[in-house]
Amino acid sequence: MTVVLKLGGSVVTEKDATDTVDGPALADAADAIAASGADDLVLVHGGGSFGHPHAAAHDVSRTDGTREATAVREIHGAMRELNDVVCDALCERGVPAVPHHPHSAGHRNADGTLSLPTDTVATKRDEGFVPVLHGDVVTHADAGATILSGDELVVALAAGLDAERVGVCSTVDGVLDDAGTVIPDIENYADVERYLGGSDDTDVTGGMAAKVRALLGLRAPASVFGPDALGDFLDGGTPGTLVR
Ligand SMILES: Nc1ncnc2c1ncn2[C@@H]1O[C@H](COP(=O)(O)OP(=O)(O)OP(=O)(O)O)[C@@H](O)[C@H]1O
Ligand SMILES: C=C(C)CCOP(=O)(O)O
Repeated sequence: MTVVLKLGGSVVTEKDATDTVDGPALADAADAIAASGADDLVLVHGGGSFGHPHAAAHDVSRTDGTREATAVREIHGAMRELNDVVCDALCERGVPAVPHHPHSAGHRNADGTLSLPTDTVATKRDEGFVPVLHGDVVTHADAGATILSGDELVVALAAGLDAERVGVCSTVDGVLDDAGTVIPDIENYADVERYLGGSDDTDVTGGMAAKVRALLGLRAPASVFGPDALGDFLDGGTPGTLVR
């Protein structure tokens, strides 16, 4: 049973300090993943203070591209650095984490649709590895290179690997209404659109609104929850908000 799990960049980094890992939060997340003993896990992590400030500095978003190789290398390089730290934290705890870099694996077509073959990811999973992908900068036909969010990756992986369950761990306990209460279920974007905003920090990919919109397109149910609920999710629970 394949589980696709995204660790938000806002969880594993200090999102208001450029290129800074949140060591204790990453350690807690890696502990929870190691303790779960989950098989068939495919991980994704977001950009946090590694991806977003570099993307913003070069005015690159999911739709605005760059043709500057230095910009592409800077954004991708920051994400590789974060990916190394995440894989290290997992491997130190016995989780067989290996990198899978979307910049080299996928691209966008001219209309912005993502093309990301998942057979290599599936083979890594089938051979007992835990592939760790990340938000990245990818080549975009007629636009140079644009940002690919971890949330888009979650959707592509869940569909391509026919995942049974999807989890998105962010810093919030779920999708919140205007009273700050976790909305237990979302089935329709229009029902919750008025509550959804971007991110509190530099974020070129759209915060919670883009997350919910992307997850609603999935066959598998997706849970949005906070770091304290990671163990519960990995044990089969549905903490936070269930998007389906
Ligand atoms: N209705 C809402 N409920 C919960 N969070 C919301 C809502 N509207 C906006 N947000 C914002 O969305 C943020 C979560 O999205 P964000 O993209 O920052 O998280 P992430 O995926 O963990 O990080 P990253 O994009 O770096 O991977 C929250 O921290 C909050 O600031
Ligand atoms: C900004 C970059 C490079 C990645 C964005 O991924 P996200 O944090 O999942 O939206």
